[in-house]
Amino acid sequence: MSKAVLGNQSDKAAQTISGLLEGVAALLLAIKKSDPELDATVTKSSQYCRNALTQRDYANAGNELKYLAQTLYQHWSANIRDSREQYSLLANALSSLDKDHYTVAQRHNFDVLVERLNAEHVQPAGLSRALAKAYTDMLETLAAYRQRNHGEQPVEAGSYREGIVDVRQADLAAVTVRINKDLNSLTQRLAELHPDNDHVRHLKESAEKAAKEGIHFFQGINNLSDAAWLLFKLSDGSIAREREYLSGLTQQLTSLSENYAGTQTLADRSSEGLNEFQDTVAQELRQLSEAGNNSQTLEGLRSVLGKSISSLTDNITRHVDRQDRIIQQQKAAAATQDSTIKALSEEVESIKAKYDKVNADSHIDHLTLTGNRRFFDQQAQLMHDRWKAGNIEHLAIVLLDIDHFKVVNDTYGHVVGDYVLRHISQVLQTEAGKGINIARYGGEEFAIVAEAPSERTILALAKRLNEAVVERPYIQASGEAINLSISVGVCFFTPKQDSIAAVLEAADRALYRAKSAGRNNVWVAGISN
Ligand SMILES: Nc1nc2c(ncn2[C@@H]2O[C@H](COP(=O)(O)OP(=O)(O)OP(=O)(O)O)[C@@H](O)[C@H]2O)c(=O)[nH]1
Repeated sequence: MSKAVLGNQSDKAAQTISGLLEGVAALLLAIKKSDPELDATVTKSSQYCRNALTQRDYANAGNELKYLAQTLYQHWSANIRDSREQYSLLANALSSLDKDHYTVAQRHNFDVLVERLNAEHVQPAGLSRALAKAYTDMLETLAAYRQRNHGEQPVEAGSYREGIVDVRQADLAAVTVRINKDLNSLTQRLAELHPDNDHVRHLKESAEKAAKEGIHFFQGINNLSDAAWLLFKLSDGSIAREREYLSGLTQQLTSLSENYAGTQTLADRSSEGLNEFQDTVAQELRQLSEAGNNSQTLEGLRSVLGKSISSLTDNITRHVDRQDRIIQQQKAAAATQDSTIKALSEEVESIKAKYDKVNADSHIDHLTLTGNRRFFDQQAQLMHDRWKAGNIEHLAIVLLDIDHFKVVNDTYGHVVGDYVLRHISQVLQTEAGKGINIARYGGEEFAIVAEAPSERTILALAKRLNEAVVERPYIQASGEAINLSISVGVCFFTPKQDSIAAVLEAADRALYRAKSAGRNNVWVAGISN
């Protein structure tokens, strides 16, 4: 590379991007160790980035970098969600074991799950002791189950099933009792701490019911999953920090108001002093004029006058001293007040900036803990740019809307509705797998930007998601199942229809058609109709 070329702007950009890429590569190495699935996505994207750099296509390289950064961001966010996710994975795996028609794939999932549960990074470090204990119980049971029924050899479906029956009879009942007990004490404590929280109340009722009536193992785990989620929500570090800030703020407000009260007293004292002084002076003058009237001799008059003047002088000196002291005190109070007001307004500014930043940075929907609409918009933009650059073969927007969700709310209440929303988001995310991010697009609507080597793969994904929701009803603590379904609208990006807005609108129309065609189905723009 010649000196002239090295000196020019775009080569500087190339160096910067290369440097960044090295940094990302180091991070990827770390992730590679813990997450082979994610590795495939990022390796491919890094390759595109390197190719783009070789061709000096900086826009595309920058875009791939952004995509990598977002993937990493999601990865770390997912790690935060891990403890909660493990419970739901476990719940799903165990509920599928409970069915008659389990498959080899499910068996494989189960193995993966047990391995993940044993892996270092999913230890439930942040959860309460009670949850951790229940978690350990589950791990022990699963390990025993594995040892007894699975061994190192692949097992035939029949013996696998016998194994499950065996485990359920011998161990699961005992563990279920313990889970219920732990859950019960945990929810009691949560209810004490958060007496007005509807979600806590709901969970407490579920736990009490479960302890009284006895429930299935996987239902207990479902409850644990809910408890883990609640703990996550309630003990969210940022909330604690906000609380700290707010208590600091309250303290400052209190001291400010005390200060005002102090100043008021000073002012009162000052005017009291003035009145007293005026009264004394008026009295002195009255006495002086009376003495003047009554005095018979000049000598007498001079003596009265002398006394009066010295008393007046004393009075004036005392008054001036007193006023001086009050003024000094007032000045000091005003200075404290000034600095308090200054500190307070700085504090308010910093809280405001922090809130703005949290808002601007937030890509997570706080109910379902999936991506939010902002995340979806950003991801759509990134994937669209990659598609335009030819780094993605097929790209589609998939909208998924819960059917008759209003009926769920009307029948079971809003709190259960929230749990159902969470449940569906977990089913969708588990079914979609790691490489695809589900985002909550609106109230009861989810969205995905899906890329694949063929359109068929994306359609199969849409169908799988649609079926998964039907197969996994939400089970309440009472054991009652709430059957659910979703309608799905899909639209592919094509050279003719290549803007995000147009594809989103067409996916929405397809979703509308899926609803009018009876719900619980998948409609593809331009194909189904
Ligand atoms: N519990 C709960 N309900 C929500 C939330 N966001 C939206 N909803 C509810 O979702 C329901 C959406 O109702 P509709 O738009 O009539 O749709 P639907 O009943 O699902 O019917 P279709 O979509 O036509 O099948 C309303 O009852 C909203 O109150 C939420 O965060 N929690």
